[in-house]
Amino acid sequence: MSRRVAVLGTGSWGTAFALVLADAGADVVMWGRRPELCAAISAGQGNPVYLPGLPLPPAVTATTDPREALAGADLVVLGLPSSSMRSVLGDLAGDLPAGAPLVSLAKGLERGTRLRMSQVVVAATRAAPGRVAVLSGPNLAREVAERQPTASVVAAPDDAVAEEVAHACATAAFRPYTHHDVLGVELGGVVKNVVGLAVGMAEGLGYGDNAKASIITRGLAQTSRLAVALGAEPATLAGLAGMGDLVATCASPLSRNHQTGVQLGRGLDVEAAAAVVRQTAEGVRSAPEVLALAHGVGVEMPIVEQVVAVVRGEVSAREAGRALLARDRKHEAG
Ligand SMILES: NC(=O)c1ccc[n+]([C@@H]2O[C@H](COP(=O)([O-])OP(=O)(O)OC[C@H]3O[C@@H](n4cnc5c(N)ncnc54)[C@H](O)[C@@H]3O)[C@@H](O)[C@H]2O)c1
Ligand SMILES: O=P(O)(O)OC[C@H](O)CO
Repeated sequence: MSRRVAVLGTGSWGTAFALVLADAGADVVMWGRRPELCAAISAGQGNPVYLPGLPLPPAVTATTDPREALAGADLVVLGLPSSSMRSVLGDLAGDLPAGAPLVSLAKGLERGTRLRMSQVVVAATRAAPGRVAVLSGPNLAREVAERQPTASVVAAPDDAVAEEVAHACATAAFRPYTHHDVLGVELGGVVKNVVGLAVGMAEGLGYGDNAKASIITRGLAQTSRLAVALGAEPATLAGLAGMGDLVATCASPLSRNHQTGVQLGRGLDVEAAAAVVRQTAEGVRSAPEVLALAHGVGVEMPIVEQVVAVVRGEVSAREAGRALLARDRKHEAG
């Protein structure tokens, strides 16, 4: 019998990942709020809002009734933005199928609490932490939905859960690795969005590849410092969920964080940039939370600091760039 998977959220990534799960042999029922979008998905028209022009396999259907999506699911995938994770799961906690692994796809921190999404999932559902997994890596939704070759990381405290989730999403085009360092994998995905904003700003200002490579490299060094100070393993940040995702986000025009940064670099404020991009760019909300986390453990993150200042409208992207260049010189490894 096929595995039954519920995917909460009918945005770009939930939809692309639903396609992967179906390609791996699952029957997938997505839950979304918009009736016309769910009807289009179930009628075999794909997701015309978030992934126009890309068909979905017939094994992917969608409903506006979350209980219908969750009933009998062997696996529950959370394709929601971080800002909605707690409220949605709080409402649905009693309807989650007992024992099914819960997999977060989100790359953000909760505002105020600074919790990672695996922690929010546990807090909102009271699920055993061993049942919660995260999936992260260089996974631009559109490329995944086009079945372009992609690798990813499934991290969970319980190796058997990580293996079960990886097995459920392994296809000829999608190659999931397993990991035990949940904190490192999640933080890599969170902070790369903020660095992606900075690289986008450099691009919007008309700066070249030297500037972008410098931000990527220093951004990774600062991300690793923070993650290790919080308990992650250094090697995790050199892997797919660290360097891999940073490179994809900073290089690709498909990244919404990158696109948002470009608009900020061109002089738009955050609201105007969001209106142009029109999809979740987690880095905008996460940046102040990442900075607060860093302050809490005494880690300097100058790139994140400047992104926060731009997002808050305190400095322009050009002034932020100047401030980074004007910092006291130092030893690279310091
Ligand atoms: N798009 C990608 O390429 C990609 C890849 C990897 C990870 N992610 C991460 O996945 C998460 C989701 O991103 P996305 O790209 O799918 O975002 P999106 O903006 O494309 O879609 C978000 C979806 O969540 C739904 N949603 C929001 N609040 C809701 C609520 N309260 N109740 C029900 N539904 C709600 C929206 O209606 C929409 O369908 C983010 O954390 C993002 O960083 C995205
Ligand atoms: O579009 P973004 O900026 O949310 O990035 C998408 C994925 O996280 C890339 O791995």
